[in-house]
Amino acid sequence: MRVGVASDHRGTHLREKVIEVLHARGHEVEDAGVDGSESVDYPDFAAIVARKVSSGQLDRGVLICGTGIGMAIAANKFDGVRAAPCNDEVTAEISRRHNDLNVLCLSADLLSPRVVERMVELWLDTEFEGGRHLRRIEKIRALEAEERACDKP
Ligand SMILES: O=C(CO)[C@H](O)[C@H](O)[C@H](O)COP(=O)(O)O
Repeated sequence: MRVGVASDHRGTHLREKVIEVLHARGHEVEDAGVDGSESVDYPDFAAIVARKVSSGQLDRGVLICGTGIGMAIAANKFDGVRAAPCNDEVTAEISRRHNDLNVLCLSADLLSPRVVERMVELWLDTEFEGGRHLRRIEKIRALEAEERACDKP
């Protein structure tokens, strides 16, 4: 898969770990930064990855900030992006099975690299179950389309 990865200043170290895990599993990684520890604004980095997931240039994204929350809020502004902060192996797995999560958001402040490694592996390997969950995702897509239509003059 083509996976985009980005973080703010709080997530630089964990992003390196995530990239290592992705490479080890043979995925193509597009690293959108940020490098270093100078304070930056997470929406700028969420947008780089989420825009490409939305357009299909990337299959998935991983975004890292202090909590994962800000990255998820920003990424979900893009059509077709389903982003959420996951905090453990269970949420990482269910986010795939039930929500077809295409952008995994992680907390650099709260998660250890060891747990993140396992979470990323589960999130990569777990298939979407479809069925009733697909019906719900289609409703989310319909909401996006309705909102787009409302925006038009
Ligand atoms: O968006 C966040 C909170 O949901 C992230 O944790 C950010 O990384 C955090 O807000 C950045 O805060 P800082 O004090 O500017 O480092």
